[in-house]
Amino acid sequence: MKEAGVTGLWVSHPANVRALTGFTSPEDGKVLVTADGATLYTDARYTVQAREESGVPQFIARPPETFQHAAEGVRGQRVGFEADSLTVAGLEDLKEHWPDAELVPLRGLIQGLRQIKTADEIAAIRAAQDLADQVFSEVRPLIVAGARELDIALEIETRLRKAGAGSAFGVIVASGPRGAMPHGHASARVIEDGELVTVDMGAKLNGYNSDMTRTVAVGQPSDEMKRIYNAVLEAEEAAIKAVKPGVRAADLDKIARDILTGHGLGEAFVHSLGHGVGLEVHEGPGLRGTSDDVLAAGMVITIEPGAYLPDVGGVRIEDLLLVTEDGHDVLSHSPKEAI
Ligand SMILES: CSCC[C@H](N)C(=O)N1CCC[C@H]1C(=O)O
Repeated sequence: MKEAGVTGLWVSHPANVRALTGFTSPEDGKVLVTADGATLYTDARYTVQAREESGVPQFIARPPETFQHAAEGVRGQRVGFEADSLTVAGLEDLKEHWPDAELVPLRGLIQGLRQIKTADEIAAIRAAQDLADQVFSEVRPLIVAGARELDIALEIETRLRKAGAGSAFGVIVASGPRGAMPHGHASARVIEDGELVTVDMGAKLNGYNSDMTRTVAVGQPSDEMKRIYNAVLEAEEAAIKAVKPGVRAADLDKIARDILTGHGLGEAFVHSLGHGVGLEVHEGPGLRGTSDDVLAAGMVITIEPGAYLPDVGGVRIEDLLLVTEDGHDVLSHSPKEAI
């Protein structure tokens, strides 16, 4: 906060509220941080839960009482707010109720801190990924000609739910030509013999996410799709090998992109190499060409190059990695099949 030039901070982004307080219903919580300490604001539906989950002092109220109570603490202060997530209406509320505070837009302050995970967070992400690996191994035999994409997704979601988790995001099952859609959420399409099927899935367990993609073959795919698969695998393995503290995220992206470009697939790699994972599926660091982020021990990241050819199909292979002091630890263990 000192570096950001503020004396107070209004935290409204749910993952940041959770990170600061441990409160597991952060969409119904806000945090005010000042020199005097922090206060968790939530409403009476959560009186017991907040007391059980958070060591941060709490004030139970609904707006506008929330703002009126906080007004006391922000009088005469420079109060940062989260410009990347506070709504216009939310900012209007702050202006109305805190006329004596100077409101300062900030971007990514808490998100920056969240990039380095604690030992407990790493354990939680590992557990989420272990579950995802287990579920993928159970569902892999169901990915056959004649199966519908959405039945595979449903099977994944059901197994995650039965294990006490949830799906980190809508399961992506993109078969045949739908493989050209990086976010091809499962449809009613029936998988055909000779197709590649991209499955991108994550578990959300105790608030923490995992993220992994495997592209599998049903029968014998065409030589062209095999070539693309092996190019993506080569790019993925090279990028993984380079993961260690001090490496620039942009340089990692370039390693994978250069390999795909060498295979004539540079244009087909239409997204960034990866991203951080934690309380959110997509968080910092950003592994893209324009990123200034530098890897550090304790970050959890994905490496997920892909190649997408409209009307033909696509391939993505993604692993989840922990950056360690001396390199990295691959947290996802589902086999990458030879195609
Ligand atoms: C809808 S969440 C998607 C999770 C996935 N693993 C992922 O992060 N991506 C798939 C395509 C690229 C990358 C993304 O930037 O969304």
